[in-house]
Amino acid sequence: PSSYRAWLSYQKIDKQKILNTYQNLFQELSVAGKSPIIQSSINELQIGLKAILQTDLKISNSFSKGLIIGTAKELSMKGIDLDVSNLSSEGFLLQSDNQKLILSAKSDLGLLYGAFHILRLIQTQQALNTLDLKENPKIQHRLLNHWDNPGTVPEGRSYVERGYAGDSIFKWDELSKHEQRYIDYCRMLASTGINGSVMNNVNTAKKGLEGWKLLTPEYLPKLKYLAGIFRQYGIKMYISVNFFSPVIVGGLPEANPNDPKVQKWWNDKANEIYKEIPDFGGYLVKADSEGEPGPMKYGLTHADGANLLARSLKPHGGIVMWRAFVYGHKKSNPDRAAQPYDLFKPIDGKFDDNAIVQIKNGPHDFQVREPVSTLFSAMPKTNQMLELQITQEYTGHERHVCYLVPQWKTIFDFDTHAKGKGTEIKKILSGQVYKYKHAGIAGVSNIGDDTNWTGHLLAQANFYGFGRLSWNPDLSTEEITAEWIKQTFGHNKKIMKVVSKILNTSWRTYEDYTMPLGIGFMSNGCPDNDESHFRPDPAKRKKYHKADKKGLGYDRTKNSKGHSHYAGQYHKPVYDMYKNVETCPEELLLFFHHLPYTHKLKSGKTIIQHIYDAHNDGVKQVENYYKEWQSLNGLMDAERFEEVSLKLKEQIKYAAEWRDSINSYFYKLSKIKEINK
Ligand SMILES: CO[C@H]1[C@H](O)[C@@H](O)[C@H](O)O[C@@H]1C(=O)O
Repeated sequence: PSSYRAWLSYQKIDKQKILNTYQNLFQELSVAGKSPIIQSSINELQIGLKAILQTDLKISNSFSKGLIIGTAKELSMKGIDLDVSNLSSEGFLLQSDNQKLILSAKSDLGLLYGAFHILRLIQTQQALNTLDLKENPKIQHRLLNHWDNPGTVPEGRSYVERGYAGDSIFKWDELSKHEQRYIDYCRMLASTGINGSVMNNVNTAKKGLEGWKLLTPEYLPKLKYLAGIFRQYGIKMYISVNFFSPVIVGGLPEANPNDPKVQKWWNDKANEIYKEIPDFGGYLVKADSEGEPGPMKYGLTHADGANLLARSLKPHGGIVMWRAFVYGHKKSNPDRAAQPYDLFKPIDGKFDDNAIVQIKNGPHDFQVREPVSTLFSAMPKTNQMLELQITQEYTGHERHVCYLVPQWKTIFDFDTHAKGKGTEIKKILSGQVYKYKHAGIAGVSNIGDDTNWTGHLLAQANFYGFGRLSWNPDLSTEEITAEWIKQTFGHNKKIMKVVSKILNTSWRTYEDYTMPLGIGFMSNGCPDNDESHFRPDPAKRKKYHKADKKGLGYDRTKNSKGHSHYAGQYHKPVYDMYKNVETCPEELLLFFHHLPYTHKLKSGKTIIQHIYDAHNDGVKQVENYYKEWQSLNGLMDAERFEEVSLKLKEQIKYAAEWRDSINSYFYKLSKIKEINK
């Protein structure tokens, strides 16, 4: 079904004029060089062009017309000399005139990315006869992180933590049966530029989880099998490991990084893996966090822990990604938001050069709106990676439409002022600011074994958008949205208008009827199951929003003991901006300040009235989404139309529940009545 093919559905172009120009150009294909990745590129072009243009690409050897593909080295042997000096190892170039289109690169992988780019240009119906472009990915490591649990727990399922699109696609006991799905998975990743994937959940052992087993001999052949497919699409395989693996897998009495036997165990393990998977990427680790063990047990730091693993991977070219999602060390500060900085800043420069600290975008936990974590501008001597959440744990579980590309743009564009004005997160991640050996971006995957991959069809746009931004964080939301719609639904103007409006406003809408003004956590927590973080439960979240009879919000502006000094962790201009109520952006006001309900916002409304209005208007927006979606009936296949229609209908109900719960909660506390418009 088309929902499965997602943005790779390669729909036929029905405008004859456009079709003609493309058909002329794609009569034949000359390819220099041979490799599995080149083969994947040709396969993709053949599938795509056949479907879109209804022509078969004839393989030729002319190297003078039609589509011409090869690395610069190979093409120069065919007499085609190209300047590839500005290309990075994964970049590509496209040059064309009316007779030919040349795709070249320094590596085969660059050719694959270029092949997907050609298909994207055709699907968005751009002119191809005057191309002269060079593209390099701006970020080095571009990874998907799966929170998928290998094994069959609980209840015989290989479930995905915070996954809302079915169970894991990785069926470890019958991998080869699902080969086509893994190939399609790789195509989706490579088509947007993703070059790595962490196969399993960072929680590896709690409550019966079996992710730790990926390091046992039982799993090595399975990993090897999947790595063989990944390799054809330039995707490196990584796994999450448990810091206590020497004990739970290896049977040693301890996992102390200073014990030579422990180091030897990790070294041997790396040798064992690389013998089977020579291009294995490395490890991701959650340590001393939410029950996953770590080096603090031995009085050692996170750097000591990370370096133990980094040393074992180093001879093989592997990396370790060490998460900074660590909290609960209340001694430093009772405010959770402030804790990671206190723990990690002092060990800046202590990490080996093949270790990367992986930091969630905000100091809390993937809330609908958070300021950017202070750690990004605090560790100039430590490789860094940004972790985003594609799966909608706190943003509606793939049951609400909530397009996150606009949120991610605010993160990339955030100016830390770490080295003066213009030190945006995207520059730090692309290695332009500090001399990082490694830097990157990871997105917690939103895919599962549902036919449409992402549960909500429109959540495919989050998957797509993440990949595109990881390749180039300068792309605009509008560009990405338009690309996705055209490739997914075709070029119908009405579809274009309605879907882009829904997508581009949906984050703000969700924020309005759930947690506006940066208030954060308002959702239900325990019990920890598929439903948690989905519904409102403001009374249980007092320690975050601090609402009482008079006001609400968390004061994080005091740079003195006994208070949260979180805001003081930013560089001065940023600190000053957040510290003052007048200059603090209103969408983060209650994250940084505790204010009375009657405090006036720039609009002239009081905070309490703003909360009421935002919730009411947010629900109305969803009602509009539903109405507008109805106008698309008949313009796409019934399957996809109905699927989204149903989801939007349910969203109205859930949004109304949020509105009623939050508005009545604050009314009961404040006793201030809503003014009806
Ligand atoms: C994988 O565990 C997740 C957990 O499900 C999520 O609710 C929490 O907020 O974040 C954790 C983390 O990021 O480690």
